[in-house]
Amino acid sequence: MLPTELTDTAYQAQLAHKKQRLSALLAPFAAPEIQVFASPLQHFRLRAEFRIWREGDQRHYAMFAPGSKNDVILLEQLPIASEKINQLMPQIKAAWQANEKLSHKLFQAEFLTTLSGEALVTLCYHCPVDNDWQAAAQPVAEQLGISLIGRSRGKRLVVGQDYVTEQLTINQRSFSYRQPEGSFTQPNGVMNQQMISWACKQLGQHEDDLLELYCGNGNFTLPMSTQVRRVLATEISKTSVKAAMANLTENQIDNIQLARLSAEEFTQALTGVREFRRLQEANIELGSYQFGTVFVDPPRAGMDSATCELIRQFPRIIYVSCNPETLANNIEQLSSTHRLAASALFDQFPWTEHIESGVVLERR
Ligand SMILES: C[S@@+](CC[C@H](N)C(=O)[O-])C[C@H]1O[C@@H](n2cnc3c(N)ncnc32)[C@H](O)[C@@H]1O
Repeated sequence: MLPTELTDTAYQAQLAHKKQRLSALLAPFAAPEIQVFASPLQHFRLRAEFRIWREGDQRHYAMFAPGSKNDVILLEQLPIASEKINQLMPQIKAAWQANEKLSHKLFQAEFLTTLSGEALVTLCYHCPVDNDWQAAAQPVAEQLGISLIGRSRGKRLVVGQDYVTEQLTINQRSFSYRQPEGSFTQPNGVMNQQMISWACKQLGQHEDDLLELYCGNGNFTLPMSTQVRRVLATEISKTSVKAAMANLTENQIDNIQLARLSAEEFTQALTGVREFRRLQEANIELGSYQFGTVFVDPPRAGMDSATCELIRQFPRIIYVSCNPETLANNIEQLSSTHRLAASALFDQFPWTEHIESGVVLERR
């Protein structure tokens, strides 16, 4: 639940508490001082998802109170969401109020926006979306200058594009990122830029190669590739790999190879347990790489034990994590061979207890 007042005092107190928690988790590994990156207090979330709640003949944006499936909070605005989302909320509501085709059986609205000002809204229905829906959505999308997607079970209609394009400047160079609907993107754009810059700084300039696991749409991959000879990046999601491929072309970067492999599969490939046709199809010769650093940004579950053993072979590990508990477990596994050389807290999720962090591990 959001505090009633998003004041700087309340924010600083929560951030200090997060730093304490992270320090306690990293204390067994003789952690150096944690570098803290604070977030804007409001309008930091580039994506937001709302239930649509019906009262009488009116539909409203709604969220469930934390931990409850019945306690509904109706909303007109969401101060933590981007200015663009707050601007669009009443406009989209007005559109469904004006047209039965857009409101009938509507149960969810998902907003995806960028720092560069683009927006995509997905409306989810309990009845099939059809040509009439598309005809109703078209003028709304055109008038608002956004893409609109209608989703129902097994069906998706797109008005405009099924992605937004983010523009980020990292170390004075601008990168453009295709961010597809429904796939992973870092929610806090300002913090994302800080995280990428931090990872690039920790990486430094190298003549050897970088391995990246869990690369998503290439969020870190593109800027980091400018500091090494070559990058091999892997990711499990087909949609994200496709977006990453498009991002390589769009940014004219030619020293990255991408493979759609889970971290577990890649571990099997690199340790010679199993061969994968997907590597051959992408012309990837694992033996041609001279890896110096590995960069990982796994989901909340952290890295599986076999992947941890694989990355143990690297002299330098840069690890970004959205779950400090699984991060600590993974560091514990690696601590017999690696020491903690740097740590950072990125406040991606203000007003929640969630902690995003980064560490550098160096071979002892
Ligand atoms: C926290 S996100 C980070 C993505 C990317 N680094 C970014 O900044 O946008 C974790 C990513 O891991 C991918 N993923 C989840 N499980 C995986 C697995 N077992 N192997 C490889 N990738 C996985 C997800 O699809 C997601 O893109």
